[in-house]
Amino acid sequence: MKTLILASASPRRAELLQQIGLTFRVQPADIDETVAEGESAEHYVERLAREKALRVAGENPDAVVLGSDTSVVLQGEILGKPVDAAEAKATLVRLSGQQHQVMTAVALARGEVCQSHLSVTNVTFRSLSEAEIRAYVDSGEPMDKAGSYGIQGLGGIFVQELQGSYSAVVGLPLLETAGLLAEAGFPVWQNWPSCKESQT
Ligand SMILES: Cc1cn([C@H]2C[C@H](O)[C@@H](COP(=O)(O)OP(=O)(O)OP(=O)(O)O)O2)c(=O)[nH]c1=O
Repeated sequence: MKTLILASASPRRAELLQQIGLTFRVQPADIDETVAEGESAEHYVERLAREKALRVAGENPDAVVLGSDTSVVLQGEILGKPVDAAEAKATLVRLSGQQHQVMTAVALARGEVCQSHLSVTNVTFRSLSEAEIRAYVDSGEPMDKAGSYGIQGLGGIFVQELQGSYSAVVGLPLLETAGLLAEAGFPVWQNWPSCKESQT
């Protein structure tokens, strides 16, 4: 396979790509993440994923570049990563007992050609007590995560129901990621070790 580059600083996305057997290089994309005037959450998330992939693809014309973005959306409002503990606490108070959407887009770019997919997952939180919100914020886990929680970590105990893709909530929809790679001529399974190899 051609060189695959993950245009992301997210350790979760790197772990998810490793999980499906891919080998890749990491080159985070430095882009402006400001929401445009009147922009919908769906448009914002997919635009950012595409901009991240295209930025790094522009610097690596021979590589296949994967970019992604995750936002938590509550009643249409985009909740990104918290700037401080107070914002994390306020976000968790708002998510308590509510359903929200986790929108994750994945984009695959080669040169100036880019294909993308938006995944929307409904997540419902049970009611959270003030004490557990405080303890969760004190753990530090919310700080680098959209919506101030990590479903794959301590925050997993807040989730009452999930409709959609678990991996997309963590940071990358694996089914669609593999689909985009296959469409681009790189079936993920081609990288899997055979039984013979893995036994040696
Ligand atoms: C909702 C949720 C988000 N997250 C994380 C995934 C992403 O790392 C982060 C969303 O922020 P992003 O801006 O999508 O990603 P990032 O800043 O970590 O990395 P980059 O922009 O370089 O790709 O939130 C979880 O780990 N678990 C969760 O349950």
